[in-house]
Amino acid sequence: MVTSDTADSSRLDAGRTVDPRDPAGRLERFFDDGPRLTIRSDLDTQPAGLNARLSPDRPRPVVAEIGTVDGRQVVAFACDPRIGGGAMSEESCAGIVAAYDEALARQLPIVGIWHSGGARLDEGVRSLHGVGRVFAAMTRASGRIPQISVVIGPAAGGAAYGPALTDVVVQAPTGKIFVTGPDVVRWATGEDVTADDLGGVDAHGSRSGVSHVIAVDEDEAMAYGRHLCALLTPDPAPVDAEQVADRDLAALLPRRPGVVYDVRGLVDGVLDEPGLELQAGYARNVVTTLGRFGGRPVGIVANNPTHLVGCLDSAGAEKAARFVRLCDGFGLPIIVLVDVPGYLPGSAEELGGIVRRGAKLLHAFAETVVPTATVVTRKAYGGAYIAMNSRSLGADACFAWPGAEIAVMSPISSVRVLHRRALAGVAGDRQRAVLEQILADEHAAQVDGVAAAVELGILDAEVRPDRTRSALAEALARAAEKAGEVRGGHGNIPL
Ligand SMILES: CC(=O)SCCNC(=O)CCNC(=O)[C@H](O)C(C)(C)COP(=O)(O)OP(=O)(O)OC[C@H]1O[C@@H](n2cnc3c(N)ncnc32)[C@H](O)[C@@H]1OP(=O)(O)O
Repeated sequence: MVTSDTADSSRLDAGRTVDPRDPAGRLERFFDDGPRLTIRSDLDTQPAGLNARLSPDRPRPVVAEIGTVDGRQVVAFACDPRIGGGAMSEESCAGIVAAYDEALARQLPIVGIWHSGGARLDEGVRSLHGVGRVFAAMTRASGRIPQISVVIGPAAGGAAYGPALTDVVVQAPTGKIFVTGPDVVRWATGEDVTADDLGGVDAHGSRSGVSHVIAVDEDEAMAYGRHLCALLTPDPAPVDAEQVADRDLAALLPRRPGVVYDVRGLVDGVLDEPGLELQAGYARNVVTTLGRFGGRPVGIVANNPTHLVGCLDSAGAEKAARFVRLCDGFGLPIIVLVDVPGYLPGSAEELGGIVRRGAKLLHAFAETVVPTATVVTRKAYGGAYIAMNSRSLGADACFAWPGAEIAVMSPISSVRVLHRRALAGVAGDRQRAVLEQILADEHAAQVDGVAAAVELGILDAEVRPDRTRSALAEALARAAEKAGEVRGGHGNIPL
């Protein structure tokens, strides 16, 4: 049984010295001002006689409440690090599960504020069972309500996998996420590492990809948590094409096609205002950004030539796949900006599972039911063309900028295969290069990928950069009109 009562917001009297780790104070800082409801678990509401271990006046190891964030209702819970280091006891796990039950019943986003040493060691299997129940509740909620984790203290063992099961993990520098802490690592392996080495913001922001957003401090982490509630709460409004004015996006790319650029300028240029990039420091060859377009939240996936010249690799494909499934699950239309020379070649990638991990992106795009639109800005070659939300995978609209190339391989690589013998017969590197270029130009004119694709209906049209925003807006609005309000009927497994 779950009961709710009005939280006493006067408990944090102005001027009183408050322990910054107090979970009630953390929730107070997280929510808007105003009344909040406290969520209690079955265990919490049992009469003391039935459960003599629990005194009714004891401090709670987890505080869970319903409040508002920018006026919208949200459920949030926070561990109390002053009780056993915030470790997950049978009681605190029951509190988290109750918060999940309430959020699911009311279809509200849920935010976990984590500062916990993981399963409570002195409770043995009782705490392990509780932690498992938390994982099961998170999995039941997956894809049904947005789940956001804000990690502001140690998050060990079960408290690491808790956030990892949620949709977005925000980490502050005080947050350290690991399965086993530095002491256990030292005892077990002799390796001398710090909590930061194992689970700090550099470790998870750029190496492991565990954390999606890195904040500068606890307050900023809370602010990101609030912002994410707004971005991920399903919104039935379609993209409003009337709100989307055109801008010349060509100015955001170098004039010369061979010059590398950071696609994040283009991503922000497409959006109404700069967006929130997820996993910005991890698999940087793919950019995944949440933002607003035509007055509503959308997701953008883009290749970034500044890293691996924009090739798709295992980590990038997996990162994009998870993002696409997140957007699909919460009804966010997806814009895909393509400039991809192919998959990253090499044994490291093949043996690292590019076939298995790259397949996730094919599956993710092919599975989407939300409106999606793709723009090829410079080039899209081979299997990577297919993977970046091609028409064949179900894109609602596909465009290309003038001069874009779509082909199985680049013209030079193609002629090296097609004219291998003729080229081998040419003496001298310079002469061979000249012949290669002549053959490549002929090949490009002959296959003319964009014109052929438009003729076949595989591309809708060539669009100019200064007409791209409106073309995307009209396409996404049309697709929404056809489909109605849609959300993928799937969970968001942490790929
Ligand atoms: C399924 C699973 O979750 S398995 C994982 C089980 N958990 C662990 O292995 C982590 C054990 N804890 C630790 O390694 C460390 O406490 C850390 C890294 C989490 C935090 O380190 P610090 O920030 O330095 O805090 P510190 O170690 O002082 O802990 C604070 C208090 O919480 C207690 N505590 C920390 N973790 C736990 C725990 N899992 N169970 C019970 N008490 C705990 C500590 O004993 C300490 O108590 P004290 O104040 O009475 O001395």
